[in-house]
Amino acid sequence: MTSTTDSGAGTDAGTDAGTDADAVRPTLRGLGRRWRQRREAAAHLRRLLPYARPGLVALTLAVHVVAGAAPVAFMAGTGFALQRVVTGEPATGWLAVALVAFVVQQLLAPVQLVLSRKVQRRVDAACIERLTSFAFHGATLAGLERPDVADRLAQAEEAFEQWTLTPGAALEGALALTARYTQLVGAVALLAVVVGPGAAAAALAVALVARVGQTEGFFRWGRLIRSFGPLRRRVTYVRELATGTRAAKEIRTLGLVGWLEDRYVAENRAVLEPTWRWRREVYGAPFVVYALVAAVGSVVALLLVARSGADVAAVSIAVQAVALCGRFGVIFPESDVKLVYGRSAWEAMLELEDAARRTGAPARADGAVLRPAREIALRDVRFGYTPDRPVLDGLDLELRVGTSTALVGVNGAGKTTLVKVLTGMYTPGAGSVLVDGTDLRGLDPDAWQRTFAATFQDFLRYELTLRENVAMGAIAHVDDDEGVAAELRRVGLGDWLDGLPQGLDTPLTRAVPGGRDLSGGQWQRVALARSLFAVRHGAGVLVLDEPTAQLDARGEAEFYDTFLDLTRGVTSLVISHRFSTVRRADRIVVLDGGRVTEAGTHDELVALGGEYARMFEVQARRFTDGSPPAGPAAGHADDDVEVAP
Ligand SMILES: Nc1ncnc2c1ncn2[C@@H]1O[C@H](COP(=O)(O)OP(=O)(O)OP(=O)(O)O)[C@@H](O)[C@H]1O
Repeated sequence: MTSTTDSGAGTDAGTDAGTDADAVRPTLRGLGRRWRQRREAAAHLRRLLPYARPGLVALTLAVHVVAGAAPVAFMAGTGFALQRVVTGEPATGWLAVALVAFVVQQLLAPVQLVLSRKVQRRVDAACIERLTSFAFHGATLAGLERPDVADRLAQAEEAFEQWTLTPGAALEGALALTARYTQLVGAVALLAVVVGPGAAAAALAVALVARVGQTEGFFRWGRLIRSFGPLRRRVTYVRELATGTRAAKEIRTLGLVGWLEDRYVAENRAVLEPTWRWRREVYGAPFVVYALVAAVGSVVALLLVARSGADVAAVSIAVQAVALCGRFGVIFPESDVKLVYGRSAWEAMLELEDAARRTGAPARADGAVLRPAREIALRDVRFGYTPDRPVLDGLDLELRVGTSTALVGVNGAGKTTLVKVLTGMYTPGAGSVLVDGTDLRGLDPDAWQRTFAATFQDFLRYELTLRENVAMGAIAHVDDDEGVAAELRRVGLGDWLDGLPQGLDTPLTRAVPGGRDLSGGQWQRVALARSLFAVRHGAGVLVLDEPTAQLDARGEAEFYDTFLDLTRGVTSLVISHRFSTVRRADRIVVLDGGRVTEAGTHDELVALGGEYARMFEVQARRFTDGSPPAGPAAGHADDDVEVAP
């Protein structure tokens, strides 16, 4: 396989620098590397065999061998029968061989097809399960957020969407090569018998040289195409923006249609032009050269046949055998195309697993939840998405069990990042997260993540029923209709629920009859109800990241009127730019420069006269005189502080 490190595939594609340079211009040193890659590729394909199961693989191989031998037997049967007729000997035996070979050939063609499809289906079904299981259990959030991992995932998904280019197709294509090689061996053996070993060796050599040359060019082409993945996906993204309904409103309102059209043409050209160029260079030119090698080689072999003094029948066999060897001068559509593209998908899956594993895969757990008894503490935590840019830099924070903490800070201060570290989705580069004094590294990460009920800014809108949308917070309790309805009432959706003809069974999508789409604010309330439902069923810590960003002023006021009630006795962490939310928390912490710079109650922080007091004053002034703030605060353009205290 083309390994992550040495292929360059999957790096920034679309520029010469981003592609596999060795694939474009082969070097002598590269030959050894590509030989290794071929061996690795074969080893990776063998790993698919168990998915197809040994019995089916053995049967498919046997059928391919017989199907490959049948045309050779037909050639031999007809040729030797002709010889017998010419010499006046009985030809019945050879005619029978030809007849049986012909019938077998006709009968086996559909059997080959059926078995091949079966191999593909079995392998692909197993690979899809493997990919799904990996996405759910094998990958950490940190892994999935890495561009190289996301790219491999997209590539593997794309293959399964198109079905013809899957790992199953690659294995099926590889097995189908058996028929071709059986034919080659048979043809060479026939040549050796009817003409002599010289002609046989020449035909074999020509076939193998042409084969290696053709596949080399084609496989190099496959690697280049693969390195184009990210760029092709960007073209798809721009096309979907233009043709999809989701962005239609904004694109038309902003007058972006022309710009987007130009962008699509430019992005598409950036893919197509090098593709055409490299197709000519990497695949087209070798194709012509090796097709010529095969043609010239076949002519030479035929000349050897002509000079051998063989009789008419032997010449007839030899000509057919040479023609069969000559077919190795072109790409085999039933095998090579599937092998190149399908193998790419399989290798993307393997690389995906490998890359994500290096970020530390989460362990599978038994559904247990860790419940802190006293406090969760972050001690001198340092974390950055890249080593050179720390987002959290020596952060200390305690969350006392049963109390509410509000986190305040300007855009990009690292509030969401702190939640990711706190919930164990990311591991700090230095420092530690302590649960009642025990380092999180020694605890079950799955159980720890289940401790949290979280509503993130980009919460999910599941196209499922209202009941399922809420019960997702604790899916084992999906039958708790009373609990689901109670949480919907707590977030202010009681009257709306009562007015729904299908009640909790209402699908939250317009894509199905009777379904409803919700406003942004209604969706946010449903997401809040989901977190509250999780707390109702055992989650120990409630995290709300901008929980009211999409609520109208009344909705927000209602939410915060009941905030204390909603979170009473629950350990909660609320991130908000809105001080009406923040001031009600038991403790407020200000995040700045990657660390906590102020902590206390609202009154304490206002009295302190620091950053919190300044931000609070900005909001208060907006509320009282409606004018933009002046003075030093005006410099903080990122301070998204809008609602009055
Ligand atoms: N997945 C990621 N990969 C790389 N950088 C990231 C990622 N997520 C966030 N960042 C960067 O980390 C920094 C902190 O982002 P974070 O989302 O934690 O800020 P925040 O305080 O929650 O901001 P906001 O108030 O706008 O929601 C930002 O500079 C952001 O660009």
